[in-house]
Amino acid sequence: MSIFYKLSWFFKQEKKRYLIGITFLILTSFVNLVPPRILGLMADQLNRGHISWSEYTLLILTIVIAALLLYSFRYFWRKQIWGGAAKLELQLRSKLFRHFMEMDRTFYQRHRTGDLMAHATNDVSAVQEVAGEGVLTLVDSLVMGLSTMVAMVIFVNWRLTIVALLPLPFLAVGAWKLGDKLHDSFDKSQAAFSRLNNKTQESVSGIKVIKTFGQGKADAAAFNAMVTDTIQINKQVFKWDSMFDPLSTLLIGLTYAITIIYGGLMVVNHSLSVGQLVSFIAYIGNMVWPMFAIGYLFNILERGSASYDRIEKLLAEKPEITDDKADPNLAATDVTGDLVYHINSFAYPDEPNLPVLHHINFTLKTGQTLGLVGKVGAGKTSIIQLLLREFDKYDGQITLNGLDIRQIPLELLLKQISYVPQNNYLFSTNIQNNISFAKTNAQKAEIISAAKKSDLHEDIMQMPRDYQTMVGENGISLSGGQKQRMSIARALVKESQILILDDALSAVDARTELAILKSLNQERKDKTTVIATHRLTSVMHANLILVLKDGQIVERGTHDQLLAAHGWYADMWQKQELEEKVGE
Ligand SMILES: Nc1ncnc2c1ncn2[C@@H]1O[C@H](COP(=O)(O)OP(=O)(O)OP(=O)(O)O)[C@@H](O)[C@H]1O
Repeated sequence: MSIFYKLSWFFKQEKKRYLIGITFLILTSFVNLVPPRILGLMADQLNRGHISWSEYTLLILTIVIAALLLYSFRYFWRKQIWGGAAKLELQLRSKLFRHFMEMDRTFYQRHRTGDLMAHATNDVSAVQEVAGEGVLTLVDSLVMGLSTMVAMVIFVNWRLTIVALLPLPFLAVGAWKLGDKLHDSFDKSQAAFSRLNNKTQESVSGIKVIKTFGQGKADAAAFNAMVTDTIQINKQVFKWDSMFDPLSTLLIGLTYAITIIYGGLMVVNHSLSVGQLVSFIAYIGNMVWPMFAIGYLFNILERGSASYDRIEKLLAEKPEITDDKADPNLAATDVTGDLVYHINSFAYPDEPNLPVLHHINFTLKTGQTLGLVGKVGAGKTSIIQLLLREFDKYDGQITLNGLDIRQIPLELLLKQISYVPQNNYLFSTNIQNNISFAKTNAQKAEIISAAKKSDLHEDIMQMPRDYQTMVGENGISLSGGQKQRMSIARALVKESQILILDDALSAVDARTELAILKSLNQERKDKTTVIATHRLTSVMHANLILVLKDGQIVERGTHDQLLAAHGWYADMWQKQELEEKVGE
């Protein structure tokens, strides 16, 4: 029952709706008492051997009116109570979605996507059931059960009531216990089904890799094994389900048998009329559902409560990156200016004793270009992630126009930056929408211009529906180079102060890369650009190039200065130049 207390905020908010719904539910239970009583009165008339047509018509009329009332009362309680449950579902779902949007990287490192999906679907449904089915079963089992019992005692006989209803509490216990098992196995079946879904999704998304590695047959075999496993788990659901039906038939049958034997004897002894026995048998029909309901109620409430706790726990998690220290009065113009790094050391939260950046100090004036180069794992992306405020805890500070970036509201900061990673995410919509993702009101001309600057326009015009061509899930229908260029076009449409290309042109050839960088140079003369790359030609025109090794700056300067220094950069330049010549 604690779940009703936990959800009291919602019931208070929807007080009127639930009051109306419960009132109609109670009225339905009372009207439900009428037909059995009428049937009994009719049977008594028939038993007397003569029928008074006026009385008979009145009885039929009463049944018709009761049926009409039941129809409208049911409509009203369903509308109110199911409507309430749907509203709760909507509120919880949007709350969770908003929360997912607010949370940062560390949250997504802690939780797997599949689990988050399960919270947003199964757990929300279980809580929704409390506000719908839970309220219905609680009111029904109490009001309908008790009122039917009272009617049995008043209109029929209290002894028969006690004796006949003896098996029904076992029905309640059976519904509770077996229902528990059924729910457990149902949960397992759901989990197996979602594993199957994940597998299907992963295989379809990774179809290129699967095919090129000749793993098609092996993958199909793995899928078949999962299907067999899922069927086994589902068999368990059917097992509990098929045990439940015979049990309820047995207990209900027993109740009817007792009624007919004991009630029949009472009719023979004239302590009960035939009509009363008929009414009683009809009342038993009214009692079966409330008994089931009590059993169900425990399951619904238990599951709902556990699910609600899980949702609350998730919602209670706070993002580590907050605007606590931020000045809400800052505007875009306040944060346009020089970018200065003074990082003494930075370690990722899951490896706090292993700093990955040491003594990163540099200044980048507005309009300048920074090149970050170095071996794999040298720390290029880590430097960029700090500017994007994916991590806030480090020794030192990064300033933009003299302001510590932690003082700048995150939304304002990110509006100033366009980040293009090596593998950007493309949505399964058309090219136009993907490019204008960060500026949904962008004009077609802006989109085309961004595509031209990214050397993508010609490719798009070759496609079946040019800018309206659908790109498939995560751009499956595009080549790696097309995806990267589309990400750059998306970043250009945003027109932000700082553009970051993090290995963002690795899948295009050197000539195309140079063409793109040249047009970026012209376009972004007064704006800051950061380029992290393995291909040194990409940064040769940068105002400052930092060579990183094990998280430290080991060389710094312009292209010419670094060549003159004869260090790693000069060596690498020669190697890459040679490779290019050999390639040609
Ligand atoms: N989320 C993380 N948690 C813990 N360590 C990480 C995390 N991301 C990166 N690292 C580690 O930090 C170091 C620097 O990685 P980083 O991605 O910054 O290198 P990089 O120079 O960008 O490499 P690449 O050229 O492959 O992109 C590496 O040792 C890497 O293993």
